Amino acid sequence: MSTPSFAIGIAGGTGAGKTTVARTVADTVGEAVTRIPLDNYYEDLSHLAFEEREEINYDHPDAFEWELLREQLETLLSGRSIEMPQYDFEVHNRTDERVTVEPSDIIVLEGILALHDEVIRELLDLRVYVMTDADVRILRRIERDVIERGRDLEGVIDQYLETVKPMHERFVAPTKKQADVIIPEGANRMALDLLIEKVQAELPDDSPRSDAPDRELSFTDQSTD
Ligand SMILES: Nc1ncnc2c1ncn2[C@@H]1O[C@H](COP(=O)(O)OP(=O)(O)O)[C@@H](O)[C@H]1O
Ligand SMILES: O=c1ccn([C@@H]2O[C@H](COP(=O)(O)O)[C@@H](O)[C@H]2O)c(=O)[nH]1
Repeated sequence: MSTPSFAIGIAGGTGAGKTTVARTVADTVGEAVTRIPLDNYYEDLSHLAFEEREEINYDHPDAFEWELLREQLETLLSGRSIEMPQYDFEVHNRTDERVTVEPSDIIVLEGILALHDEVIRELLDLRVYVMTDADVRILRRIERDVIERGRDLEGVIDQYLETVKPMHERFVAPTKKQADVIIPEGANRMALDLLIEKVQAELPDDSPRSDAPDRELSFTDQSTD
């Protein structure tokens, strides 16, 4: 790997398709791409009881440890490895585990507020906003949170109305203006092809390239993040 890396930020509402876009780019381009889920940088809430953690507003910028993210992104971009925290949505908390992430040619930061922080934005070379209608996003979120994140329907709806929707309107949607590229309707083939083309053009000549054929778009279990 040769530094500096090319850093991409992918923002958008919950259920918009950010992870799907980031994963498709990573799977197609290969090991030159490292994905950094913003969710891993939720504040460590180990000092709170589970019932207290259930009450936290996870869609407000204050829920994230921005300082750690800035520091780790800068470290990766300077060609050094990081120990990335891991997050468990079922218990609303960081796990004890840390994963070593080696620097790579392309770094993709993805999360609802990936374009929120000014310092982070400055570190990004390409800013993407994935835009999907709210009705589609909430339907996807209900399915995902019930199946993969251990929630019940009533809880998902309450959380959506109390915090997710108002915070989306206040903090997430306005970051669309910070984007260089807006991907409509989530992961769509043409937009993905263009993004992948751009990423491949940024790869240095000596970068490892995937010899896999272009990945089919698949919308399956996302729980392995
Ligand atoms: N373009 C799409 N068409 C259909 N389903 C999609 C599409 N993009 C994502 N999904 C599905 O919607 C759900 C949420 O997608 P995900 O990429 O995890 O969204 P986000 O990371 O923005 O929350 C997943 O189950 C995924 O498979
Ligand atoms: O403990 C938590 C942490 C986060 N959330 C919700 O997750 C989404 C962000 O994840 P996406 O994959 O982008 O949907 C955010 O809207 C939080 O409300 C949570 O429910 N519990």
